Amino acid sequence: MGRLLAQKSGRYFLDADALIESAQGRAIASIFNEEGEAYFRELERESARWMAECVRGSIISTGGGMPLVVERLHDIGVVVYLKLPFEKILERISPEERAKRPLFHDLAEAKRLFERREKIYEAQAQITVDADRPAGEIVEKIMSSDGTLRQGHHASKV
Ligand SMILES: Nc1ncnc2c1ncn2[C@@H]1O[C@H](COP(=O)(O)OP(=O)(O)OP(=O)(O)O)[C@@H](O)[C@H]1O
Ligand SMILES: O=C(O)C1=C[C@@H](O)[C@@H](O)[C@H](O)C1
Repeated sequence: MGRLLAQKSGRYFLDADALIESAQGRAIASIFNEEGEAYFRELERESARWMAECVRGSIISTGGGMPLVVERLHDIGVVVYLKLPFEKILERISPEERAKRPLFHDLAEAKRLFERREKIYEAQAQITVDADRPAGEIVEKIMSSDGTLRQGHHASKV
């Protein structure tokens, strides 16, 4: 969704998980296995500080835990919550994809985690979009909720 929104709004797209992986030279699953979750969360906080200071005019997708570990996500930019019930999320993720997500191995535990997080996602977001609809519609909703996205911002400093 972030990539599509970036294309439609003429911006660059950044994936916070991919930033951490490239800085570390290893996959998130390896960071969790080799260093533990607390270490990964510190890397997330560090990447958030960098993004707040240095990234402008871009679309960023955060990891699912970032809204919990970064107190004011809005310091980075406008926060969009793509809202979907747990069961629908599950339908969209293949077993191979789940295997890459350390906190998605145990389904019951993942559901509990999701239920605890939902309130925080709502509280951190400036825009909440029902994501149970086609991708094009989601992007339209986001763009009509944030007028600045229509302007196009490659390499902009605002
Ligand atoms: N609006 C949609 N309708 C149907 N399927 C969708 C929609 N949006 C995404 N999907 C599908 O859901 C799956 C997961 O999507 P995606 O990888 O974009 O999730 P994500 O939020 O980026 O996950 P993460 O940030 O945790 O990696 C993909 O197979 C994708 O094609
Ligand atoms: O929801 C989470 O806590 C996570 C989501 C992924 O995007 C990764 O950031 C990592 O697997 C942790």
